[in-house]
Amino acid sequence: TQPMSENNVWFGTPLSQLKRAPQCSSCLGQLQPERHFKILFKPKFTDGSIPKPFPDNYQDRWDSNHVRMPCSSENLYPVEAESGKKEVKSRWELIQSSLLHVLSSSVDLEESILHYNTRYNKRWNFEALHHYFTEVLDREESSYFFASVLPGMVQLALELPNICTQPIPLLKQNINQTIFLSQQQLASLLANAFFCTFPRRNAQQKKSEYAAYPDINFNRLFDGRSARKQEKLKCIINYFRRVITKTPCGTVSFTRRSIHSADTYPNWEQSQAKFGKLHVSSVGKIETEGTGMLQLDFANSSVGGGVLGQGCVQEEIRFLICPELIVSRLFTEVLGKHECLIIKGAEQYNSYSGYANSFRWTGNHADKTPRDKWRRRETEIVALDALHFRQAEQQYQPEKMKRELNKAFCGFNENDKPEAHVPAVATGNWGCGAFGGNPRLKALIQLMAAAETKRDVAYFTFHDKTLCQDIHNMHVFLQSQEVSVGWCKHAMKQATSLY
Ligand SMILES: Cn1c(=O)c2c(ncn2C[C@@H](O)CN2CCOCC2)n(C)c1=O
Repeated sequence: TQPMSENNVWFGTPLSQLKRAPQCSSCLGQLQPERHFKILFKPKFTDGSIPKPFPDNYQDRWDSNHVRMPCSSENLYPVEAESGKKEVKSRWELIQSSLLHVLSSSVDLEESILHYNTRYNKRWNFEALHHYFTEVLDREESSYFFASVLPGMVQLALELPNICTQPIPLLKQNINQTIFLSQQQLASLLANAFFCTFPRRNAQQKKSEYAAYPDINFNRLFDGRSARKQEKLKCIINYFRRVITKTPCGTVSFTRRSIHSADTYPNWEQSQAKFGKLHVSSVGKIETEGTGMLQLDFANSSVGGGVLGQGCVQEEIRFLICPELIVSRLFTEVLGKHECLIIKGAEQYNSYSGYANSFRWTGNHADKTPRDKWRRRETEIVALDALHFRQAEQQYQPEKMKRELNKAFCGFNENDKPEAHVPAVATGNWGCGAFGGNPRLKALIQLMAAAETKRDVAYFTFHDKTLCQDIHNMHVFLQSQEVSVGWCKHAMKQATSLY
């Protein structure tokens, strides 16, 4: 091991010795529909072209197992005819006529959005949006946006029935399902979210149909006065400028993994698994130093957390620099204790610095990550929601530790792949900070889950040098004593009986 010197920023296995995709990946077969795969485009790619929507002609579905699409003919709203007679009209017609007005200011934009969201006339405020276009952008930048970018966004949104030709199945709790969408489809869905066109997604009542889903319409991104909202808007607008300038030709997959049969989880006390390689560093970031590895999203159970609201830590930042991730909020029900969401292929469009109040957009990002055979960027993100501990001592209770071990196991487990083809996990202080977790316990829990799933670990302590040294020392002990995961679990249980 390295000497206990101050200036070491990293310890253990060099990053270069950890497995990454695509170098370690096994070759993919032909992409084709199967029971757990829902592919919304034609899987036969022609060189350099944008994947074609599947099916050719729009199929409408309006039921509780699919996203209620804004362009559905069932998306109706009541109107009072002059004769006083009640009748219903197509909301999609209203959305089109409203968005096809000439929009040359954020006030026009507000009026247009409220035109088909009348019940929120008095409740939604667009302060952040107005501030962005009148104070943050100068007159020239603002008129460039309204002249060139916004019309492109309107077109992208209104093309929805020709781009997403079948409704998207909801990734509900306890199901295992993968949805494949093209980046063009994601862009059209996000443009609709920007214009707040998704029906039934604004109700706050607990009993409402989508109460267990994250919100998707961008109205909350447009309100308030915080500086964070301005940085968030810079990320979102830059994304739309990019995809309107050049339609991306890749694809992204969203997999809900739900391991709800108890016998699939390890019996942690009996585990003979030994600890694998660890690279632990106080510098570096998951999305940069962890390219090609399984990258942790320190998730909220409502995926994306406060990305459209106030939140601005690790998860929200990842969703802002890779806005395609936001689409997962449209169809992913709140995660249960035995579930996670894996997103493969999301592209990074934005560069940034800092986090929370110091978060700043620092410009466009050209993502050079190679694509796999199914046209997905080789970037795999797993959304794992840690428990939120109101009192720190709760986390040492055996059933709480078991829940976190199983959650990490669920996220790390690639049991159908041979060990040689499984990249390392890139992680950090998962479930710490606002979640109230103890970083040293969380690090041990993640090392145990990685050992159980035979994955190496790259752990970034995000500038905490002491933590970096401590995790290294703990790992040296675990490896040198050749202790098993079972021994660890047992020791944890003994130790916490002292609480
Ligand atoms: C490893 N890691 C982080 O921990 C991280 C990050 N961006 C923000 N954070 C940390 C914050 O989300 C909150 N942390 C504060 C310190 O305690 C743990 C959580 N990034 C990009 C990262 O790679």
